[in-house]
Amino acid sequence: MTRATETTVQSISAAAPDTAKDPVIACAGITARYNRISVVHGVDLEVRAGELLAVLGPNGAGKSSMLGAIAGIVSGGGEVRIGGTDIGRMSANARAARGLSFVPEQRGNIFPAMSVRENIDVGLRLLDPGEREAQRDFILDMFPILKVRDKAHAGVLSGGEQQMLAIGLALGRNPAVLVLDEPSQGLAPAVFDILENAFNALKARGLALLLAEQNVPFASRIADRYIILSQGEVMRRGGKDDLKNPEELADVFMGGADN
Ligand SMILES: Nc1ncnc2c1ncn2[C@@H]1O[C@H](COP(=O)(O)OP(=O)(O)OP(=O)(O)O)[C@@H](O)[C@H]1O
Repeated sequence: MTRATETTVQSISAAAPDTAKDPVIACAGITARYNRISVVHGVDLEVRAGELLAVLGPNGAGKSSMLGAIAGIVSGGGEVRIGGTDIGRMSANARAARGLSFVPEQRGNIFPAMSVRENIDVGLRLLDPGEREAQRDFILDMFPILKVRDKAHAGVLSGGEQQMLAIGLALGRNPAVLVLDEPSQGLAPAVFDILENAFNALKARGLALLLAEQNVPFASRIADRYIILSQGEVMRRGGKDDLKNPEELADVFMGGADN
């Protein structure tokens, strides 16, 4: 990564949280496809600094594919603007260098044979050396268990610890936007509190958070706004008022509701 790019990432993520400002990430007409089969058909969304947008929807709705297309790991199209620049045709690495970090489903970004510390070092390696220790402290203050498990192989951690490490690794580059695919999947409810606190800390720092979630009650705790995907299209979008009633929201796309 060039020095200039590092500066861009830093200046975006250092912005004070102000949800009234322009979005940190603005996506328009996002599509995703596997070979010639199109599974996401033109989704618009935006997330401001200090805001969390949850992507809800049933199995197979296209949540993972859409996040993958935004991150550049699934084929697709559409605009992905970060800080005003369209990164939608860049490689996944170039998007990461522009401030977009992705935590895939099932913590797929961690290196199981490496220690916790080595994983975090991998995440930090592209950050300016002068900023690495402060970012490491930020990550370890958010997830103190990772300090305790410093020398353990990532592959032997519990699911919750692995999720914390996956987020810690993704934060290494001090991103402006964190995209997470079903972070609560398969985790014990006790870990939900830790994730909620972590997301609140990231929002307070001014990051924009975009995540897919199957667990609507958990999404309703952490999200400021939501979209519901169905068959690759947005079937509904809304905010805190709807999120106060997660059962009703889940009924919109589960159990055959005819919304
Ligand atoms: N690697 C792939 N190759 C071909 N088709 C795929 C692939 N991954 C997903 N699909 C298809 O794309 C569509 C959207 O799937 P996707 O996994 O994005 O949905 P999802 O909402 O994330 O569901 P889930 O919560 O079950 O992961 C589905 O029809 C799925 O079968």
